[in-house]
Amino acid sequence: MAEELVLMDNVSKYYGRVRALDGVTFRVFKNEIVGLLGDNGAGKSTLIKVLSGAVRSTGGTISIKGKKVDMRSTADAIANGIETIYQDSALVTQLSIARNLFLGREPIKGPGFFNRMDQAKMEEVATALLKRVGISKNIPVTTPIGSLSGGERQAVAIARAMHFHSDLIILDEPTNNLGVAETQGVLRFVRNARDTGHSCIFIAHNIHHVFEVVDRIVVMRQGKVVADDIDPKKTTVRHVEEVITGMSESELRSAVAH
Ligand SMILES: Nc1ncnc2c1ncn2[C@@H]1O[C@H](COP(=O)(O)OP(=O)(O)OP(=O)(O)O)[C@@H](O)[C@H]1O
Repeated sequence: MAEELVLMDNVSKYYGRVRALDGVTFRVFKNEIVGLLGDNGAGKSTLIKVLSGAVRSTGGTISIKGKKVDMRSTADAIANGIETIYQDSALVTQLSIARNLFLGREPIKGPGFFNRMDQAKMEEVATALLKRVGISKNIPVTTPIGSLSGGERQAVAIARAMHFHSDLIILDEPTNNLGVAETQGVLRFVRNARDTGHSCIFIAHNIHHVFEVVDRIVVMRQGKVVADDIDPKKTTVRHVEEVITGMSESELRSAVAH
């Protein structure tokens, strides 16, 4: 039996009178990529925000590696090995790749009165990390993030999570607005992260991208988990669309026709 990394148990969240999460139980095991799917407003972002400490739940519990954790802030989540990569990746575009990798956690050169960031060390580690995450081109780590493509920026963010030993990397729409080659790159980075011992939650509106990379699919509808053990190797995109919408194939076809 795989080791349980995250257990969100009976979690609910109200925004005023809107019930965004309704008794959700959600698990992530060690070394797996979970695809989180659902229509607009299904509750995916809210679930991820609760897990990453950005939003407080109204009820329920979160356990990490079997221990109950009170996620009061994103700092709590990071301290518990959870790193969230949002679409814009929270990278500073004018700073170099190396600086972005260490943002807020820079190695210091010392001892001495003038503690300075250890630039050489950052560049050395950054170069090794880019190789590890699978950026194939030879991009110098002194390059400003602003001149990288969207896919490469995702890679830098994933590399940062890997370096700081996050157990869980949450990727919210990482392939949004990316071209075909770039998307393939991001999917490769995600697989690399899994293969080096990290778990991932992958949220994407494009079901095909999810199918290509995840080990298990969880589907949410109207604040509830309606399926939590779909094996993409044993099902079809059409079936998952039916689960997401709650419509049969013929209903889906007539909805598209109208
Ligand atoms: N800050 C907020 N205040 C009030 N209601 C909110 C807030 N955030 C989300 N909601 C509501 O909670 C429900 C779940 O929204 P959520 O953003 O979690 O869904 P989602 O599955 O991530 O959707 P999408 O795919 O469109 O991002 C929706 O009804 C939404 O309108």
